[in-house]
Amino acid sequence: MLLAIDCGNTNTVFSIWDGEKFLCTLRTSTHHARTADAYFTWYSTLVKHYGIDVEITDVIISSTVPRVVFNLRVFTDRFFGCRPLVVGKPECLLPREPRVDEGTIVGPDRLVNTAGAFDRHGGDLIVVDFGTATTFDVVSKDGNYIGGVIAPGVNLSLEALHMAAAALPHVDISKPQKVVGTNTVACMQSGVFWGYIGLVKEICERIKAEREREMTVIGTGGLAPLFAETEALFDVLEDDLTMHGLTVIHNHNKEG
Ligand SMILES: Nc1ncnc2c1ncn2[C@@H]1O[C@H](COP(=O)(O)OP(=O)(O)O)[C@@H](O)[C@H]1O
Ligand SMILES: CC(C)(COP(=O)(O)O)[C@@H](O)C(=O)NCCC(=O)O
Ligand SMILES: [K+]
Repeated sequence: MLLAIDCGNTNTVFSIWDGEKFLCTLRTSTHHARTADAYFTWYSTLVKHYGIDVEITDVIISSTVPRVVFNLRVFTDRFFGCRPLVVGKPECLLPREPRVDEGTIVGPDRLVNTAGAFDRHGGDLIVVDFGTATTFDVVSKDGNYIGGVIAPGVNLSLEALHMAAAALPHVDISKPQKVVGTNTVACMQSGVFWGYIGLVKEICERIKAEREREMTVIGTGGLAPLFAETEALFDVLEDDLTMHGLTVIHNHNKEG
């Protein structure tokens, strides 16, 4: 049984894949100082809670935070007796190589999204992933990652306003009723919410114009549905794209 681990800058997600479906998805905040024993205590408590009794034989990790990989390797070795595949390391083969400037280290999450999206939808794609940062991953006709866009994340943008301006409070994102806010919180939500709608639309239009072709736009990440319910920003919404990509890369390495 495969344990797929997706470590973002904010959250770390574990999912167990039985070859056909994910049996469970567990989420914790990302901390580089979390030890192998702490991962196991958290993991074993939750799988027991969900009544899952499986033997993990394989582990694949994608981490945008390099420092957490060491403890995850120890966790995998100590408790499952296996060596994890780590996306971005030379020994982890990708279905298709990224085509970027020499020396560029592409975020593993973007490589994984590319593999997952190409497997499901074929080529000429834009994957918009709402994480700590909002990333646009451009996938060629043949399934290569060929570059993209990195924008400040939704929550990061709101947090930046709060951190930099003495009179601006901490605010959570939500859809404002109107564009013109009549209080501070409404003004901040309007700036980020409507600003983001514009940002996603404009960037996708410009990518399509630059590439001179139609492209399928896929929205993923926790906040994608909030934007999708207001405007038709995406052709497809997928909540498990990164996890799916991890299973695709794992299969590719098993077969290869
Ligand atoms: N369903 C949701 N509703 C509101 N905020 C969310 C939701 N899902 C994620 N977030 C927030 O979005 C930000 C990015 O989270 P996440 O997608 O886990 O990022 P990463 O993959 O970079 O760790 C975080 O601030 C998180 O709290
Ligand atoms: C852009 C990112 C910070 C996004 O990370 P996330 O929001 O998933 O935590 C990550 O993909 C990253 O560190 N990328 C390295 C630079 C690049 O992809 O070009
Ligand atoms: K992201």
